[in-house]
Parts: sequence; C-alpha cells; structure tokens
Amino acid sequence: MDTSEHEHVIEVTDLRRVYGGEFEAVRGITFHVKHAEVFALLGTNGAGKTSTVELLEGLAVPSGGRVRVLGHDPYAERAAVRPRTGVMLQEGGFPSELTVGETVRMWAGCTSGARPVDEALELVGLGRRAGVRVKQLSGGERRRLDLALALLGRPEVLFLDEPTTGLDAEGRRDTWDLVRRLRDTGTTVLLTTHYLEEAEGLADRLAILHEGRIAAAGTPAEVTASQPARISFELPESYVLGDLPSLGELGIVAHEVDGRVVRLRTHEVQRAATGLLLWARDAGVELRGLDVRSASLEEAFLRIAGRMSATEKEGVAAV
Ligand SMILES: Nc1ncnc2c1ncn2[C@@H]1O[C@H](COP(=O)(O)OP(=O)(O)OP(=O)(O)O)[C@@H](O)[C@H]1O
Repeated sequence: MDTSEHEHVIEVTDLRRVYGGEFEAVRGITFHVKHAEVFALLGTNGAGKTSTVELLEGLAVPSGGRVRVLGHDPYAERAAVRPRTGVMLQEGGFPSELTVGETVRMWAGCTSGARPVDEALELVGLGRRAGVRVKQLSGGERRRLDLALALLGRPEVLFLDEPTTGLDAEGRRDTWDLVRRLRDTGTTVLLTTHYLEEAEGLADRLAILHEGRIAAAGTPAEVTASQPARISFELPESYVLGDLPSLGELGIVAHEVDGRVVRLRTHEVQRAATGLLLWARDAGVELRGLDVRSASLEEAFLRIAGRMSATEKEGVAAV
C-alpha cells in the first residue's frame, strides 16, 4: 500500500505490552501519525516510550492491540515494512575499530537504494569525520552516526528514540533542522524525547505517556491550552488579597500568596488580567512586576506526570 497525504502512516490501537507475563508496561494506547508529520512521544522514565517504539519497529509482538506501519503489521510483515523505515535506537552498537566512513559503507551494503556514504555523513554533520575511528567519536557524534545509518535507505518513516540525547545545543539544533527538512520532503517521523523544548518546537502533534497510558495528546498548543495560565504581581503597599476583586469573579482557579507576591492561575486570562488592571486603575495603584503567561509544555508535562507540589495540584484540582 502506498502512502498518501490522507493516510495514517502509523496506526496504534489499544496497544499493550506485558513483560514476564505480569508487568504491563504499555496499557492500551491508541494514536495515529499522519503522512509527513513529526509526532513526539513524551513521558517520564519508565512511562513506556521505548516499549511502544519497539513494537512500532517490529522488534517484538504486542501482548494486545494492533500496530500498523504503512498499512502493514511491522512484526509479521517485516519484509514489507523494514526497507521503508529507518530506525535510530537509544543505543546503537558499532564495531569500534571501524572508521565512520567504513561503518556507513558496511551498512550501505545491506541497504537497498542507499544514499551515497558522503551524502549520509553530510546530512548529519559528520562529513569531515569519515576517517575517524568510531571509538574516538564523542557521545554526540555517535548519536549523529546513528542518525546517518537510520537515514541511509531514504526511509518513508523514521523512528528516532531520544535522537538528541548527549548532543550539545548546536548539535541539537542541527538535528531539529534536519528532522524538519525530512518532514518537509515527505518523511513521517516518530520520536521519543525527554526535552520538552524539543517536542514543543519540533512536533506537529505529541502524546504524553504516563505509566503506560496516554495522559494527554494533541498539538503542543492544544496540550498546553489544557493547563491554566499564570498571572503574578506584587500586592501594592498597604493592600491585602481581600482588597482585590473577588477571585471567582476574575475567573481564578488557584491562588498563592508568597510575601507580597501574588500568583494566580486562570483559564480565562483576558478576563482576569482586564479585571485586575481596571481595579488597579480605579484604586490608583501600580501592579508591580505584573507577569501574564500561558502554561508551557513543561508545566503541562509536570502536572500530568504528577510531579507538581501537592498544594499546587490541590489548588487547581479544586476548580
Ligand atoms: N525487558 C523488560 N523486562 C521487564 N520490564 C521491562 C523490560 N523493558 C522495560 N521494562 C519496564 O517497562 C517499563 C517501561 O520501560 P520503557 O523502557 O518502555 O520506558 P521509557 O518510557 O522508554 O523510559 P526511559 O525514558 O527511561 O527510556 C519500565 O518500568 C521498565 O522497567
């Protein structure tokens, strides 16, 4: 089956993975990835990201549910899927005595329609390192070599398990640029990452896994919009919180006072900010340090992953 703009290149339905007959690492997840889309799987350590990606790569059989990649079962129909996909595992293993160029050449020998070795190395910024032995590469350079190998066969679907772990800021940006270019030329990319900035900037859509289940999914904007915005300011001299308009009227769902600093959370940021500013104008006072900001993906993630302080959680849960 050929891919088209309208097809779901990856389809995951009620997917489960059980280890040792009892530990359920993936507990019935459903999502899809469209053609030429970058989809990020986020989650805390042990959330089930790698366990899921391995099923998509056809490295194991699901304990339940269904996976389709390019319309095929990646495990049972490996021969149909594997040549059209590129895989970058969390830890690639290379013979350390070979040079970078030899490694890619060896790999190219087993890949049909492989890119020229130089092109693959240029793509990942290793063009000048072809003669260096793999054992002499830095951790970040090894990740780039991993990526070069994943790209060798001009894959239609690319699986990247933590592609930028160990890369410095520049290397990370280079990889993001490359992923964007691949997406723009029709490659579908599924990646896992611990960097929320990476998911926010790179992913068209994402899913946050928590304890084997999808806790939130959508575009980065949709996922962050589910979280309340934050407004903070200093209480003017000689005023107390009770002097402000009623927090309920302002649409505030949680509040915290720390010395003279007031922090409010709201899903109706315009209403709350307007109410506060009108009140300040009428009272003839200045709201020093006024800061209004939407929730970040990081906040959404931390809240979903259950790591926020109990008080903050209670505040918002009380809505
Ligand atoms: N082969 C295995 N046998 C038993 N349990 C396993 C096995 N592989 C993974 N697990 C467990 O399954 C759960 C999910 O692991 P997985 O590696 O999929 O998480 P992850 O989201 O990729 O984590 P990380 O971010 O740390 O890479 C963890 O509790 C892990 O200990």
